[in-house]
Amino acid sequence: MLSFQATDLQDVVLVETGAHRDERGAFARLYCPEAFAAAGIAFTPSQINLSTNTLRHTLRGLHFQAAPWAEAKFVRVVTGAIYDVVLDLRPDSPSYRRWQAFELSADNLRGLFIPEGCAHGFLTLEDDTGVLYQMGRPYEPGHAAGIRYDDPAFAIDWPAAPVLISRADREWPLFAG
Ligand SMILES: Cc1cn([C@H]2C[C@H](O)[C@@H](COP(=O)(O)OP(=O)(O)O[C@H]3O[C@H](C)C(=O)[C@H](O)[C@H]3O)O2)c(=O)[nH]c1=O
Repeated sequence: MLSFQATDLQDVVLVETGAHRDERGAFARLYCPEAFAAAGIAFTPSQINLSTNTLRHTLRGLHFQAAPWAEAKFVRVVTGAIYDVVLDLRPDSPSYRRWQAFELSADNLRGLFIPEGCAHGFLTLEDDTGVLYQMGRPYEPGHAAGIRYDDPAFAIDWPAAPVLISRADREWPLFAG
């Protein structure tokens, strides 16, 4: 059911769900410890979150938790669609400072595994978009860090300007790494 595809970023993995589809709709497996272990990904969800977004072109992120509160996360869209961006902030990674974008949607049911040390953000592509997160560690308030979506250090190419973005996400300091 789950198939794993490497990306341009080290250890960031696209997960095709291989949903069973018929005239009623689809049935998809959203996580499987055996499949992750067989793919060499040490990841056990400890918290599951849902982000609902009313408007198209809502932007959330980019967020990460600095060590020792770094989080791995397995992200997928359950309604609507997003332009999902992962940015590698691991100085020892061959893809350090590189970003890559992925279209995740309720239609493709594609999942994205994001290891610790990467920043994550998305721009919704449809109204009423729901994003499901399976988190590798419990939330630690007060340790959120962020990268500004328009930081010139990374020149992330978004498909549209955000119509809705939190003040916190607008005001992250520019990257000084
Ligand atoms: C992340 C998180 C937040 N919260 C609380 C804290 C706030 O009171 C409220 C909203 O938090 P925030 O505005 O940080 O939500 P997002 O902007 O959607 O943050 C997420 O968006 C980007 C794209 C991500 O990849 C992260 O998983 C996550 O940081 O939920 C929790 O209780 N648990 C959590 O794990």
